[in-house]
Amino acid sequence: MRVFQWSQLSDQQQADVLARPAQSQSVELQQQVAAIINAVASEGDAAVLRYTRQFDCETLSELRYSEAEIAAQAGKLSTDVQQAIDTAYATIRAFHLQQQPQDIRVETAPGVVCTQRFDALNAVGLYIPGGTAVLPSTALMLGVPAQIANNPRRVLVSPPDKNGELSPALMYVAQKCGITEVYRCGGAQAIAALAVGTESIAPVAKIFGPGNSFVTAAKQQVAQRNGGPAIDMPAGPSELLVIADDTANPAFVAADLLSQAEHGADSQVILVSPSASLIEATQSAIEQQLEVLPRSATARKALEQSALIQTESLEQACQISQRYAPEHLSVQLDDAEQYLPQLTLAGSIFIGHYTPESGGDYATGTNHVLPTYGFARNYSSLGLLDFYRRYTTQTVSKQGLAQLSKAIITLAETEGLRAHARAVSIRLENQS
Ligand SMILES: NC(=O)c1ccc[n+]([C@@H]2O[C@H](COP(=O)([O-])OP(=O)(O)OC[C@H]3O[C@@H](n4cnc5c(N)ncnc54)[C@H](O)[C@@H]3O)[C@@H](O)[C@H]2O)c1
Ligand SMILES: N[C@H](CO)Cc1c[nH]c[nH+]1
Ligand SMILES: [Zn+2]
Repeated sequence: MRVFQWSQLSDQQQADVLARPAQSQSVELQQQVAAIINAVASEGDAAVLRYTRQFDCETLSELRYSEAEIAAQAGKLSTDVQQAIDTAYATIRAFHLQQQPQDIRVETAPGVVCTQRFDALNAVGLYIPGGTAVLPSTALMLGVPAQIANNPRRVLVSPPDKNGELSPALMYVAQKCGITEVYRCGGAQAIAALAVGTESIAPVAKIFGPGNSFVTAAKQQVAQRNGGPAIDMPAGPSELLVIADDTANPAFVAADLLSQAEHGADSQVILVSPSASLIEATQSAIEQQLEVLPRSATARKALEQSALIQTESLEQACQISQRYAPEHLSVQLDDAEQYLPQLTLAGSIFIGHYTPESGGDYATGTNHVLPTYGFARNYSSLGLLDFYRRYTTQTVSKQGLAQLSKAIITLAETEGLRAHARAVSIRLENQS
């Protein structure tokens, strides 16, 4: 892994060190995804099946998973894994239950009452990645809030394995979260089906979930279509930035960096520390731990585009983190709390020596669907509110209108919109 002395780098070198691995925004990829979306829009299920046979399961004949098939798959799950899922479900549910939105009612002026109300989206599409690893934990992160929001249609899509099946763990989660429809399809074709609808998949209002570059590009393209669905956020390859000092345990830091590096060759992990000895010890701990890691080849590729950065101070380390805006930020300092006011730009923050990032991936209760690629600067981490839409009402009495009329009419005339002003004055003229 490359080691850098931050203060000795030029502006351009600093920017290069913090650059994400090339994001697949290539024209070719965008065109390929557009072609898949158009094919699904014009041919429906036939196109979804064709692409799913091409990429995932050559013999697939049916997209929908029936209730009986879901139950049969879920029934194959070992008790150990069931119990682990039950534990994670409980913590994620506990954290998301407290996020329930509250309607508000405010009398903004005498006789003028405004309310803000929340309405659960009527149909949500939950994309669960399945290309390089099957991720039932992501199904919990999307299924639990959808269940709490009580969205009437909760539609799960995921690429099937070579035999056309979805994993027992995924189907157990689907049952637990009361998923209402399950389809065996992934990639851009699944996103297109959720967006435009096919014979067997009715369109949804919003599409959630992380995925590879085909999935991310498809989400962005369908959201731009006329009448297209909303999407949650750009959630791409995993990232972790660790801030640590001499109080940190290098073996813990190395394990955390590797936990995100093993996700994919396009993952990125960064250690920022004022301590040269911690950086050196972490580097050798990474090498040691890689030797016994089954996914070491993938992790090694991710480490090639990752960095160990030595800073002059912890304050400088915090500034680098704010500039990078990581998906996950781990703060391994004895007095971590003291630095939190300076550390606001991250999808989720892991505080202290005993808070591994993988804890949040599975079972602390926070949501692991988080903005990557620096989008933590302007996007929020996923939460219960994302499963609702918000709208307002206002009720104005005759007296209330009389009191507000001068402001409304003057503003309407200032904007040259006479009909707006008239809609107020006509009511006051006819009053007596
Ligand atoms: N940010 C987060 O919150 C978060 C959470 C979990 C996972 N992730 C990320 O999600 C990603 C999952 O990616 P994945 O590939 O494992 O699964 P995936 O389900 O996103 O993609 C698999 C699908 O890609 C399509 N595909 C593959 N090759 C293609 C090609 N040449 N042309 C067209 N389509 C093709 C196929 O349809 C296949 O079904 C990883 O990068 C992982 O790090 C992010
Ligand atoms: N770290 C991933 C989000 O970037 C989520 C995940 C799922 N399983 C394990 N980890
Ligand atoms: Zn992870």
